[in-house]
Amino acid sequence: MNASASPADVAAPASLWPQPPPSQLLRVALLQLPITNDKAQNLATAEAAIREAVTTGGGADLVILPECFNCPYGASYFGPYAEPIPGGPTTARLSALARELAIPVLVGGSIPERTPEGRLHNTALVFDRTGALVATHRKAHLFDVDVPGGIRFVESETLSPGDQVTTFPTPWGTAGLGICYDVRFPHLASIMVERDGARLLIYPAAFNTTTGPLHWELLLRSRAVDFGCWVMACSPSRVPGATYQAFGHSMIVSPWGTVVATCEAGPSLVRATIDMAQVHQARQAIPVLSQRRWDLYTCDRPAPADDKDNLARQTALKVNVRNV
Ligand SMILES: O=C(O)CCC(=O)C(=O)O
Repeated sequence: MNASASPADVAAPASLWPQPPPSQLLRVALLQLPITNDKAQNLATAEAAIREAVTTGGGADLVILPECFNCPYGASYFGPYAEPIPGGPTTARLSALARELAIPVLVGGSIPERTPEGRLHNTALVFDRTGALVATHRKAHLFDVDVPGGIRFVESETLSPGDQVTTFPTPWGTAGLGICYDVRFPHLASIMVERDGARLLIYPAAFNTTTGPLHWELLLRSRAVDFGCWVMACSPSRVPGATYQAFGHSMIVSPWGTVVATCEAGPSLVRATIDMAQVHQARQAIPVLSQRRWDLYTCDRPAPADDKDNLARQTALKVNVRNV
């Protein structure tokens, strides 16, 4: 299993998790928060919502924040809001909260990260009940799109892509972690599930009012059905007048592809108690994962000759997929 935090940064995770509860029931809370230009305000909003999620309404075992929850989503903000991970104030604050509230799994959405070399990444953070940072994921597929009459966004103008597939153990089984645009790439989910054994896929995300209505639910339900997984995606809420209009509609989807909890675009706490046994049931009933025809599938589509990085990435992916 890979978590992209370096071994020195991350506690040995498996020994920290308690045994899975026999019921396999998992209480999930998605915190769809309004993000402002004020980082301190964003952190305070997140802290209040985390406290509410775990201390009211029956509590929560898995709490998920949105993509870029401490920073407005926009290329011009990433640099000024970026912090080291670990070592920055957001990591410290989330770690302290996870420890104080003994949250089994806190997915601290994503934040802009500045590396010691000065690179910027869009990075998700995961903490356990002791406050240990047990995984990080640097967004692997950057959101570079140009939809005529819709949205143009070029994350790669400021951000560098991560180069890891990220999965981590939880008391309810292995989780896969991607960020927003990563959800469009089923090969990434395939490796999380078929190489690393993921049973739930988690995506802090911030779709927009162009692609959200078209593709948000479709993609989340597709990943759930493709891989017989629980899928959870947490968005910021829509803030009137903000430069980036988030789609909202944070969502929990079952391994059968049904939407078990969602909301509209405003600030929301989306909760569900989910049964991890449904993963096994769905995979037994519709066993696509064991009916793969790897003998038919190849990833030999050539990359453009001048794009050596892309070619190297595709080759690595091919090796991983074929080793399943
Ligand atoms: O894939 C999309 O349509 C939206 C992606 C996005 O907003 C993001 O990656 O932050």
